Amino acid sequence: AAPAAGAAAASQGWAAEGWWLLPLLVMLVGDSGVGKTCLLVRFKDGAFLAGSFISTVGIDFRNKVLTVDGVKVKLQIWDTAGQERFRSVTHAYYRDAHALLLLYDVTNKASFDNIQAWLTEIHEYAQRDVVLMLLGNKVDSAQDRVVKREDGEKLAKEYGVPFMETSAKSGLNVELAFTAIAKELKHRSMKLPNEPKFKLHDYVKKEVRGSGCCRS
Ligand SMILES: Nc1nc2c(ncn2[C@@H]2O[C@H](COP(=O)(O)OP(=O)(O)OP(=O)(O)O)[C@@H](O)[C@H]2O)c(=O)[nH]1
Repeated sequence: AAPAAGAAAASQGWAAEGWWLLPLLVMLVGDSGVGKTCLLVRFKDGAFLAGSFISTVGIDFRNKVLTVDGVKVKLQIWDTAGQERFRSVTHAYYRDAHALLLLYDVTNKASFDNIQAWLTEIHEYAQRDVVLMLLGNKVDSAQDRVVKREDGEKLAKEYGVPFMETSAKSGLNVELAFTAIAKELKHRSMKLPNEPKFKLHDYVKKEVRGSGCCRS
């Protein structure tokens, strides 16, 4: 079972060197092909997985250490399979996730239309206080965009979820999305005296607008 990122974990989690020992579990979810694996690879290795699309089977994970407010935080990021046939596998992992990044593809209307179904599933299987963020990925493909930014914003607002547009290809806002999650989890887990409250909804406003760069 995953360690809790609560007060009890906090007391065990800190080491003298400013390390957060317990990994914070972040899960990537969304339809097949929206770019979950590419987002993770971009964040972990700073590269884009070009070439043919290999769908994730079941679930995979990578670790990455981030420095958040002077503290080293270990994120364990689970990359789930978007395909329907693996849904029962991913359901089993929701319960342990501290944060969820829910992705759609701005060039694929169906992936956006399915977000409500994903939110229903999250509501059913994830922890009540899970940190959730909605990401519209592939903004580098400006010519193929079919989901407007305002539509993403509107949906996110409706559900009270922070929102950002990203590109795993150009790297736009990828680091920012994971840093936002890491900061929120770190602040929730360990409240230092006199530390101002972290506001995730405000932090995501640092988002860079646009397509990022490259032609697809
Ligand atoms: N243009 C563009 N293409 C992307 C981006 N992210 C992913 N892709 C492409 O989209 C396809 C699917 O990417 P994946 O990361 O494998 O998708 P996934 O969500 O992990 O898919 P499943 O494993 O089936 O759930 C691949 O061909 C990627 O090259 C992006 O930001 N921009």
